[in-house]
Amino acid sequence: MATRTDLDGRPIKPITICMIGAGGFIGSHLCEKLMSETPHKVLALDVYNDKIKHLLEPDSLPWAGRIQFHRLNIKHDSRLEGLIKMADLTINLAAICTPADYNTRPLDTIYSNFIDALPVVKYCSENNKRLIHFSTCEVYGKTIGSFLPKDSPLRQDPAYYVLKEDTSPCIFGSIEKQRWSYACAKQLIERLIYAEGAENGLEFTIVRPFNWIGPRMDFIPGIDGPSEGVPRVLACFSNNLLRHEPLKLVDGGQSQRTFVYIKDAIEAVLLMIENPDRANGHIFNVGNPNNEVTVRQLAEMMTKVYAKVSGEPSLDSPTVDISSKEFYGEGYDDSDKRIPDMTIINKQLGWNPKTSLWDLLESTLTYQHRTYAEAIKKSIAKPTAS
Ligand SMILES: NC(=O)c1ccc[n+]([C@@H]2O[C@H](COP(=O)([O-])OP(=O)(O)OC[C@H]3O[C@@H](n4cnc5c(N)ncnc54)[C@H](O)[C@@H]3O)[C@@H](O)[C@H]2O)c1
Ligand SMILES: O=c1ccn([C@@H]2O[C@H](COP(=O)(O)OP(=O)(O)O[C@H]3OC[C@](O)(CO)[C@H]3O)[C@@H](O)[C@H]2O)c(=O)[nH]1
Repeated sequence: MATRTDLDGRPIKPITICMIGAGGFIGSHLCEKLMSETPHKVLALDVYNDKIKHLLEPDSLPWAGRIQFHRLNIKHDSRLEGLIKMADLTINLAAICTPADYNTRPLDTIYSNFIDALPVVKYCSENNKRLIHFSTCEVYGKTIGSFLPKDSPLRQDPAYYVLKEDTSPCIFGSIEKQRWSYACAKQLIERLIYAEGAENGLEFTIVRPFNWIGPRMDFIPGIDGPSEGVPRVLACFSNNLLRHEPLKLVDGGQSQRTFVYIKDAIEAVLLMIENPDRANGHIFNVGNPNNEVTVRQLAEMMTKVYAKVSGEPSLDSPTVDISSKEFYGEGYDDSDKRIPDMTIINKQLGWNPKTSLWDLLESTLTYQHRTYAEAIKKSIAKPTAS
């Protein structure tokens, strides 16, 4: 492997990374990138490893010896501090991060996103280890513009909706809207990390992902996840398409999101890993402001793309409306619009996303079809036990 250089032309020394939550969607892509393109070592910590099995076995893989899986739950495992001490950098991805859980399992959500992250921050701070912590775009909550009258021309002014790391406020709903349990826990852990940096010199970077999507995201209910489980929108819509069911639009699908391809986003994380002088002390939005759609538009695009990649015609009525109360239960609320400001990540790391929404949906839905279509056919054909 040729010597890698950082953004300032200096050679990059191989490091050891303690990656917590390495077995999840983002972790699996980050491990893949680190193994195939860098000399770094990864201590991969998670309760599951299904999504990184292809990197762990067989022993003959070119990166064998550079990735080591440790099955552990950070809630209660005394090995955690030792593993953080063995590494130069800790990346914390572990979290409950599916909106269906925020209002139905608020305690688990708050514990997972705040309490369980505390020892990670403490061990990094006490042992002078660098930390990259995964937060979320949800810390912005709702836009300022969403509180303006519907016909106000100010709603078109970016000052009222573009989300900036250093100036936008965090606007959540009332306490009974338990949807915000996740955003609030993430906000508090961000504040704690920031304070550790200010008072105790912790070297940290905070990442705020804006709807990263791609292969291996979440699960398909009844195939590789619980039949009653509700994953994030990409997997919900993929599941509907694979089963030839209409896609469910929560409250009419009017909310807006920007989606970024996981492979683009991982490039940004690698720049953070390999350019500590430029990344330390910063909070970065990582998203694609050019890929904005309403959820209804996303459903329409996914329907078209799935018909193309599967060769199967779409339904005459491809979508159906459903209330958020019926879909998510009591206490759900939503972010209206999420456009990331890219100034800081551009200035510090020169990163820009590349992949259009059409292209990323095509590669992702090709993967979904190839991975799940047969299994779904079989599960539908199988008579259910009476
Ligand atoms: N995917 C996105 O677009 C997105 C957007 C905003 C924020 N994030 C944040 O990025 C991080 C990773 O997200 P993801 O999409 O990969 O989610 P994911 O659910 O696929 O991955 C999280 C991983 O953490 C593991 N984990 C959870 N609790 C654990 C514990 N106590 N001990 C050990 N492992 C544990 C899970 O098993 C899972 O493999 C999360 O912190 C999430 O809040 C992701
Ligand atoms: O079948 C469905 C599922 C969802 N929706 C609506 O789609 C919007 C997006 O939903 P989702 O991707 O599940 O999650 P959010 O974007 O709301 O939240 C995530 O953002 C980042 C992260 O922190 C981690 O990924 C997480 O909290 C939403 O409006 C749903 O109501 C639908 O219409 N139909």
